[in-house]
Amino acid sequence: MELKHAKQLKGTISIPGDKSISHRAIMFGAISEGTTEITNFLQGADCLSTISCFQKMGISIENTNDHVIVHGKGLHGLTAPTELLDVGNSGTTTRLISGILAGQSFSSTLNGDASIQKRPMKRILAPLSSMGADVKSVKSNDCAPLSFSPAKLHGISYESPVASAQVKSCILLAGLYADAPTSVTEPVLSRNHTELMLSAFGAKITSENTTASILPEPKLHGLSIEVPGDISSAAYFIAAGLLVPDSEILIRNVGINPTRDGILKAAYAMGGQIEKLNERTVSGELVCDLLVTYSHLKGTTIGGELIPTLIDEIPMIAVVAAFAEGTTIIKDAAELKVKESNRIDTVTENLKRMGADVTPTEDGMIIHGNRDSLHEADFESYLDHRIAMSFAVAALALPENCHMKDTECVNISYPTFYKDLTGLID
Ligand SMILES: O=C(O)C1=C[C@@H](OP(=O)(O)O)[C@@H](O)[C@H](O)C1
Ligand SMILES: C=C(OP(=O)(O)O)C(=O)O
Repeated sequence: MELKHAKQLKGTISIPGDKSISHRAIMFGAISEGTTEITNFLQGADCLSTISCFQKMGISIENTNDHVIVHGKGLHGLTAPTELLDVGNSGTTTRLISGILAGQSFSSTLNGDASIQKRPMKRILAPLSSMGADVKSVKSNDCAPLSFSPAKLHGISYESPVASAQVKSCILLAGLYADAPTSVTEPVLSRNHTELMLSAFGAKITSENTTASILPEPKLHGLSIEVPGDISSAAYFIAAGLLVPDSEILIRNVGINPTRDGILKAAYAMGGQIEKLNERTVSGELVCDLLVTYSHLKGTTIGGELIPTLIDEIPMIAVVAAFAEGTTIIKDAAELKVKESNRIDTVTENLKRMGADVTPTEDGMIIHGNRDSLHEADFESYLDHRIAMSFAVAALALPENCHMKDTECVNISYPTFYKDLTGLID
C-alpha cells in the first residue's frame, strides 16, 4: 500500500468506539439479567471475536452497524459451547473471558491466531489456579489454546506482578463466581473500565489506590451504554496534527479516563498544543473533544506510572519522538514485548527504515529526534494494527510517499482508519 505524504491536515474527525469498553460491554451484558443496549460499539475484528464467543455460549446478540443489543442470561445463564471459542487476535478477549470460563459449570476450550498463541497466559493461569480453577494450557507452554473444566472457585487476595487491566479484570470476573471476596493489587494502576462498568451493572466492587475488590454472586442487570471514542485510536490523529506543518484537527468524542490519558500528558511534555473542549461524562467515562494544532516538539522521558496509561500509544509516541528536537527516553515498558508483536523490536526496525536514531533497551527505547535526517521508507506492519497505523502517520510527515505491506491488520481496532486519515489531507 502507498502511504501518502501530506502538506497539511485540516478537518474534523469522530473517533470510533473504545475497544476496551466495547469488549467489556458485551461480556458484562452477557452475564447480566435482561437487555444491554450498546451504541458507538467498535466494529473492529477483536470486539467481533468477543461477540462470537458469547454467541457460541447461547447469548443472543444483535449487531446492526454501531448499535448492539445483548440479551443477557445472568451470571449462570451461559451454556456449553459446542465448538472451540475463537478469540482471533485479541488478548483482551482471551484474558477477560478466561475469568468467566473458569467459573462455569461446563467445559470449554479457547484458541486464537498465531500471535495469540505466543502471548503469555501464565499471568492469568497462576492466579486462576490459586482460586481453584481447573484451567490448562493445552500445549503446556503457558500460552493458548486454553481449556477449562468446572471447579469450585475460592476468593483470593492477589498481588499481581504486572500492571495489567487484562489480568486484573480476569481475576475480578472469576471473583464473581467465587465463594468469598476477591481482591487484586497491581504495582501501578492500570485502566479501570472494568471497575467502573461492572459497578454500573450492579456488582459490589470497590477500588482503593491500586487495589480493586469484588464480592461474589451479585445480581447483575442490563444497561444502556454509549461507548466513548477510543483515545488509543485518537492518538494517531493527535500525532498527525502535531507532526504535519500548518495542521489543525478537531477530534470529536475522545475518552479521557485518567487511567488512559497518558498520550495527552506525553504530548504536553513534548510541547504539543492540544486543547480539551466540551468535557463531559458519558456512561460513567470522562469524554471531550480535542483541538490539535501543529507544534514544535521536543524530547521527553516517559516511564513509571505513566506507562500503563499510554501503553498502546507507545509506537505512535516513538514516531513523534523521531521528529522532535532532542532525546526521548521510554522506560519501564517491557510489556511492549508481549503485545501483538514485540513492539520494542518492530518500532525500532521501522524507525531505522526512515532514518531515525533509535536504540532499543530492555524496557523501552532511546530516540534522538532529528526531523532533517528522516526520509521515506518501505515499512512493515508485522501484522500489528498499532504498528501499521503509527507508520502510516509517520509517512504523512516524511518528505515523500512511503509503502507498507500487510496493512489490513488495522481492522483489529480501527476498520475505517485509512479512509479517515486520508480524508484530512488538504
Ligand atoms: O484491558 C484492556 O482492555 C487492555 C489492556 C492493555 O493490556 P494489558 O492488560 O496486557 O496491559 C492494553 O494493552 C490492551 O490493548 C487492552
Ligand atoms: C495490546 C492490544 O490489544 P490486545 O491485548 O487486546 O490484543 C492493543 O490493542 O494494542
